[in-house]
Amino acid sequence: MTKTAAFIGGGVIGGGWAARFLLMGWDVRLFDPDPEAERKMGEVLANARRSLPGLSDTDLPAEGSLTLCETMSEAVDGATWIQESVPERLELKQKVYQTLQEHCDESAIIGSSTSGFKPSELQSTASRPEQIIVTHPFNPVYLLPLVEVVGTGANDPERLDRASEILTSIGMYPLRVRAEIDAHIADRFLEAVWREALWLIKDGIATTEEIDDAIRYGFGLRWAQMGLFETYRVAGGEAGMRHFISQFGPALSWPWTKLMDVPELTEELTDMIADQSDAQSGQYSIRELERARDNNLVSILRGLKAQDWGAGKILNAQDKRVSRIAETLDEVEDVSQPIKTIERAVPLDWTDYNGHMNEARYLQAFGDATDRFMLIVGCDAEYIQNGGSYFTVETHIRHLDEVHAGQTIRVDTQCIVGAGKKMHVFHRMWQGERLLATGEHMLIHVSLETRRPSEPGPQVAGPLTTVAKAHSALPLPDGAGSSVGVK
Ligand SMILES: NC(=O)C1=CN([C@@H]2O[C@H](COP(=O)(O)OP(=O)(O)OC[C@H]3O[C@@H](n4cnc5c(N)ncnc54)[C@H](O)[C@@H]3O)[C@@H](O)[C@H]2O)C=CC1
Ligand SMILES: C[N+](C)(C)CC(=O)CC(=O)[O-]
Repeated sequence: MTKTAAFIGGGVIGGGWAARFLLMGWDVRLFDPDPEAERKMGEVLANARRSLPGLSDTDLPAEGSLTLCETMSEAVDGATWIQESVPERLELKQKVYQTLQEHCDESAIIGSSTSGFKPSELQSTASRPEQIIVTHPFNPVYLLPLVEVVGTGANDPERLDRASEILTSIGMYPLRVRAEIDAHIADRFLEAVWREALWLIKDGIATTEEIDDAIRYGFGLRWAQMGLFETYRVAGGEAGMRHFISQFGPALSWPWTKLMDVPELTEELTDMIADQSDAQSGQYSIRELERARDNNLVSILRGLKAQDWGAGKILNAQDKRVSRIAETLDEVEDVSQPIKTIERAVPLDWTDYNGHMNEARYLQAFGDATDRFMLIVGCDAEYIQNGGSYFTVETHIRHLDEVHAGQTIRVDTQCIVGAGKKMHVFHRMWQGERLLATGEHMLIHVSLETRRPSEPGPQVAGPLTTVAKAHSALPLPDGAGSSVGVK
């Protein structure tokens, strides 16, 4: 069943939310009185389309529909999820809830993107306070999984649970904040860092660029994967956290920090910061910076996925939830036909200076397809743990057409030989009906103990023979057995 979400305010954050819901298969309605709203939404969506689908190692649901609405009532009518992302002004947000609650379903969840207001402040003038919660995301919403979920005693816990379930289903990580406070958890932290950075600039100690370098070349990289406390635990050496606190704790009361005071944001200070920022990054447009940021985030997140760590673990769990590719022979719809072993979007980090998928990634995709084929015939993690596996001994790839970041590729796999130690497979890679590449691979079953060829166990030999027999009725694929040469 198609689900509908409404977005009130489609700026930096509302646009990012709308893009994420849309790419996760929801029908999206957007209300924003800005005459430029459609253009801005289109640009955010273009960025999201090139970066988000490729984060997943499996195909996402079909994209939902996007409707730009003339009125708030049209947007929220029948919506299950309503996300408010209007500017950070309490009276404006309260007025928006009053209007939208006249038109929305009582069961709908109304989430606010507010960075700083407490949910009780948002609820205080509402006709149904129990509907309103804080769902505070991070920019870019279509890539970063964190969303802080904050409620009050007025909210039924069931509504907060439902909100968390919906956010999880669109690949986010709902962090339930135990009690409402101004600026929730993450922004309390970010504001402290920001205040200290403003002092460093005002006092002429560092420029905007030097501050950014201090973060991105050092501790920012650590934070992205271990946060603060796990990082400091490691920094305490073998004696861990207790040692870290006793060694570095006293420094907190040394006169290092100005965290309690805020420098006055005078014209002069604002000009100084804006000028330094122009000198640092003025050669790029905001959209160029967004694309650089997205490229970097995708690379970092995919690195974390490979380690199944931090945000990468969240993404892997999401892939498992949404994957529609068979894992066992029983799940294969029709064994008499080549078996679908990959369906995914091309990630940003698979493309190269020619603006298309790099040749090495064709092998990666075919390698992933072979791994999935092995899983389907029973060569799973447990089988490998017990010492049996396959090694690839020969590969022939034909690159027939190009494909770009964000486009969906599909690989189907035909088993040419599956007998004894031999597994000879032929992969075809498609984009829709367009054949992009073929990969022919010979694999030999091995004992991981001796590292020598060995006969597969019955739990693999049985399913492999079934597939090989079923596929023996298929014609030999065009290009199979060919070698590199002039036509
Ligand atoms: N920009 C950021 O880094 C983050 C912002 N937030 C929060 O998200 C909310 C929105 O912030 P941004 O997207 O940055 O602001 P923005 O200025 O980019 O977007 C706000 C949008 O709301 C629209 N708008 C104004 N009045 C409206 C109304 N009555 N009905 C519908 N739309 C209306 C504006 O036309 C504009 O497009 C704020 O509460 C902010 O605290 C949360 C996380 C990060
Ligand atoms: C600057 N900000 C307070 C609006 C930032 C956030 O709320 C979260 C983010 O994306 O950094």
